[in-house]
Amino acid sequence: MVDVTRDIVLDALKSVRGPDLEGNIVDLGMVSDVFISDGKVYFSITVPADRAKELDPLRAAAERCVKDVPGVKGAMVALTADRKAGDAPRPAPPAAKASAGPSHSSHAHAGHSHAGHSHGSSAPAGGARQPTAAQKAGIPGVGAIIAVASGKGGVGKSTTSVNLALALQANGLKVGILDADIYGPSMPRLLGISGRPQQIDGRLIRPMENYGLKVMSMGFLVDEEVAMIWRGPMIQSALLQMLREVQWGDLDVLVVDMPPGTGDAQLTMAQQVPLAGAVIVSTPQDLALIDARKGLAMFRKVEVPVLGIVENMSYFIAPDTGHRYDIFGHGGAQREAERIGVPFLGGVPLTMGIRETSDAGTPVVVSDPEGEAARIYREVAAKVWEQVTAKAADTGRAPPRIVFE
Ligand SMILES: Nc1ncnc2c1ncn2[C@@H]1O[C@H](COP(=O)(O)OP(=O)(O)OP(=O)(O)O)[C@@H](O)[C@H]1O
Repeated sequence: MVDVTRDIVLDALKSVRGPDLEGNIVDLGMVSDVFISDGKVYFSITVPADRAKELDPLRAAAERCVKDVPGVKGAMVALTADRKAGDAPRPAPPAAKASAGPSHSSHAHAGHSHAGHSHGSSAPAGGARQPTAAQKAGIPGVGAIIAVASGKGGVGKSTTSVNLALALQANGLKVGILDADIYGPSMPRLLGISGRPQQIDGRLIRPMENYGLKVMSMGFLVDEEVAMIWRGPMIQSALLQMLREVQWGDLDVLVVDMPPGTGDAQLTMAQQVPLAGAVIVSTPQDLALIDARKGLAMFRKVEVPVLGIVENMSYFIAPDTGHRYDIFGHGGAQREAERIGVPFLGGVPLTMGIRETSDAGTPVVVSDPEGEAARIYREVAAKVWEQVTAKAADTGRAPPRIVFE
């Protein structure tokens, strides 16, 4: 097997003509740094913002060209607008960009060829509205996509995502989970999955599977050190690829474990994917609640319905006596939810069981399905699904097929 190097990739890319068929994209300085990990090649191509949409074939040509290089197992190419190769990451906070809509010039990613249908990032300039969920390209076979988000890290978002996914499944739905936390993927550990997903027909990726859940995570594809140096457009491209180039099959619901915060990944999801809604995870502490509000505001700005708030580590259950202690000022999230008018989806206690089963790759909903924690997660899941069904009815989209007894 030939070892692929940056020089080999750049040499191959010299055969790709620039826009208007002048020169080649390498000599024109349009190609970013090239990252190679395990035979997969990642880079972006800088194009004028106003031509991003029109130049998608250039992106596709570059991707094909690299895929044909011997030893290359895959290529992921993103278009970046208005930036020179090798520039520092964009300084502007992505959260601020949400209000400007997807059309501002310095941020016009053309997305991915399979993102198709070119909604969102390529919207016309001049205050264009966000596409509504119904207008955005869905994922074939996937009924509803739910984002699980938090304003800050460490509040138990991933623990909540995985148990929520398993609880939705326990309630009778077909469920997948996408770990979009590119900088700190946790699904491989939480679900005890290792190894790499296989490609089918050289194009679609077959998701990994455990406990009946279809699972995709950046952690299966890319070393963490590589992901750490990715810039916005590459993250977006990777996310879109994980959504659209994975053979999810028939799913009632895809749960997306978002990275913490209100950055690029959230915006991509919200802008390009028809999210049925977002679940916000918060702890009772005031600070986390303030951050949760930021998350709420972001989803509202991009017109993604907020399905509700889950209060995690809501109270403590003593392992010896089973007594409950409201040591964290329990109830903060519920009050906050009521105040801002979003549904309260439930409180999950802080228990050793939840922590230990997460660490062991056997989430509590599957390892102790009769236990109190599993019951609480199933209740949360039922409320989430109620909201999804209600929101779908509100927006006139086809209601999900399955109804709880
Ligand atoms: N209800 C709970 N009871 C006990 N431990 C919990 C609970 N929820 C989460 N934890 C533990 O808290 C830690 C952080 O949880 P988790 O990784 O899910 O948070 P996160 O918000 O996704 O964090 P990050 O932002 O780092 O991805 C983990 O060790 C997890 O096992």
